Amino acid sequence: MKVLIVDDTNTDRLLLKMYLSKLGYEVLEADNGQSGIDLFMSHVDELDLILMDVNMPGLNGFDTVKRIRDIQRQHQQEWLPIIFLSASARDDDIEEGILAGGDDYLTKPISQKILAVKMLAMRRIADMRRRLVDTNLVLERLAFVDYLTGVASRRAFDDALDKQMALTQKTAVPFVCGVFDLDNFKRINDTFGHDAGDAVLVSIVDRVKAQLTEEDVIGRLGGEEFGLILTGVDQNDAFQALDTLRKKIMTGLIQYGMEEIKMTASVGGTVFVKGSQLDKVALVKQADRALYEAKNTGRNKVVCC
Ligand SMILES: Nc1nc2c(ncn2[C@@H]2O[C@H](COP(=O)(O)OP(=O)(O)OP(=O)(O)O)[C@@H](O)[C@H]2O)c(=O)[nH]1
Repeated sequence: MKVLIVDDTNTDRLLLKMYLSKLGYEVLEADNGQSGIDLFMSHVDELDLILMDVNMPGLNGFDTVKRIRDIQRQHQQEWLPIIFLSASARDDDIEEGILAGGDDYLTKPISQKILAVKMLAMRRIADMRRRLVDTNLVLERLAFVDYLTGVASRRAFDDALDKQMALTQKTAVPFVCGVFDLDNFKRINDTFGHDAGDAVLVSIVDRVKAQLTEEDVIGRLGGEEFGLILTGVDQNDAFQALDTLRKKIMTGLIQYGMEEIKMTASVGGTVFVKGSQLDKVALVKQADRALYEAKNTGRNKVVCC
């Protein structure tokens, strides 16, 4: 557990450091509010707690903490516990400290015993906070990555589309918004089982991914329908680019255990160019319309509009 002490009084700071080091904590020190903010910013990912003196020349403890909380809000950082240290702990001081963004108040001179138990309580908060950060990372991954195929989720694909549309409006580099849907996929599940269906989805995604550039995006829009962003492709090349992917999908059998499965896909696409008035929803709808035309006019084909 790493603790930042901000205190202008050398003896107080050194004493605190000695206590905390004895208890096994790593300590960073600042002797004024601004240095405290600087150290907070450069060590934000490692810090578990800040101990902040209230009475300091220049930026006092309350104002320092207000600035730290502002920075945390701006950068959407997780909560970091802060304890104020002061010789005066009147009700009004405590109120002001908590309103400034502090979590607790310790009176100077600090009792080693009280410090030890407060640190224990803060360690519990720090552990909880770390678990929260880890859980948020997992949730974020679940929200942005499709669990089966590992490609962008629908939400992440939508975000990528937003970014790509903005980039095209800025740079005039066009892109193709494509949608493909596997043909008669239900039959795969019905004939070989759901696991086989899953394996086919993974295998098809691998085939498509192998053809994409670093800037291109594939996302799972739902079931056996996928979205594509093919960057730098204009109206003249859109059909060809999508048809190459269609051919890759249908070429060769997919091995599942003893079974060999053939798969085809229908593909719809539309080109987004600088100046286009289409919003994201309308763009995907247009590609979807082309996809349904491909489905309704025989499947295993590309339709561009
Ligand atoms: N194995 C597996 N099947 C899925 C998954 N998501 C959706 N499906 C199945 O995909 C099938 C889609 O069936 P339909 O919508 O009738 O489409 P289709 O059979 O591909 O027919 P067309 O699209 O008209 O060519 C359904 O049986 C869904 O249960 C998945 O993650 N894994």
